[in-house]
Amino acid sequence: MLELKYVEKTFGDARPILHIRDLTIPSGEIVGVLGENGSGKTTLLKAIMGLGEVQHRDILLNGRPVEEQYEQLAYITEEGSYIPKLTPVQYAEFLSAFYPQFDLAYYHKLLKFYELEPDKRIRTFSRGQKSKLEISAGMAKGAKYFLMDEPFLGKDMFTRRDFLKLMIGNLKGDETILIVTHHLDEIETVIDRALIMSRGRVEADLYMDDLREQGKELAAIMAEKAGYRPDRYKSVLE
Ligand SMILES: Nc1ncnc2c1ncn2[C@@H]1O[C@H](COP(=O)(O)OP(=O)(O)OP(=O)(O)O)[C@@H](O)[C@H]1O
Repeated sequence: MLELKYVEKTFGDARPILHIRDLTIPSGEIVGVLGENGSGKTTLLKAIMGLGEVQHRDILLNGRPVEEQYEQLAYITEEGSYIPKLTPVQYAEFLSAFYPQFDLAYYHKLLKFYELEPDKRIRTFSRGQKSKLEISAGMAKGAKYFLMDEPFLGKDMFTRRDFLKLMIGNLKGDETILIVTHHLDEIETVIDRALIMSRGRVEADLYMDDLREQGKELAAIMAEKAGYRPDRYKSVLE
């Protein structure tokens, strides 16, 4: 269970870019972290990972401070958490030292599947290849908690579909996943719960089963929460 008791990040005197109180994610949940550009999704994942300065940060993982157990977390980000000067093989050596449960065989299976050369420097990979490497490493960490920031960004349609199937197919059921994405259509059927962020706060916390029962669509709720008007672009044309 992941418990965000109080997390707040501010720049200067401005309004906090992240303000979360008492958000609990039980083990085994797949949670979509959604919201407009700049609403705080990446900041939220980074705050959980302890990346960057955060003024208030009280986060528990299974009842203990998260900072004592980062090896339980796999952070998969479009920015890349790999070390560019290493080759995939060297990077795996590095990861094995930090993640005792790192699954080398599965990592190599994924490298092969994604046709990534194991002995080529990561920095020479294309953007898509780097992001496939990021996914391979993240999924092989044997972590129970996955924080994924835009794992679909820059990937072609088939790669996105493969990734989702691989991710789901590899789950044992007790993994907890927070996935930041703008691809609603692709994750709608996969997530259990949706957190809709707005201006650094959780504006709506919804269970997909409830939505389906009520015959509501996630996209419509997001538009409502964001106050989106389909004709708003017209002000630019005037
Ligand atoms: N160094 C900074 N100084 C001031 N504000 C910042 C800084 N870095 C980020 N922000 C602000 O924090 C807010 C949240 O940013 P964040 O990257 O978490 O948004 P996001 O929801 O992930 O957006 P997107 O969907 O565009 O990726 C934004 O409004 C951004 O302008």
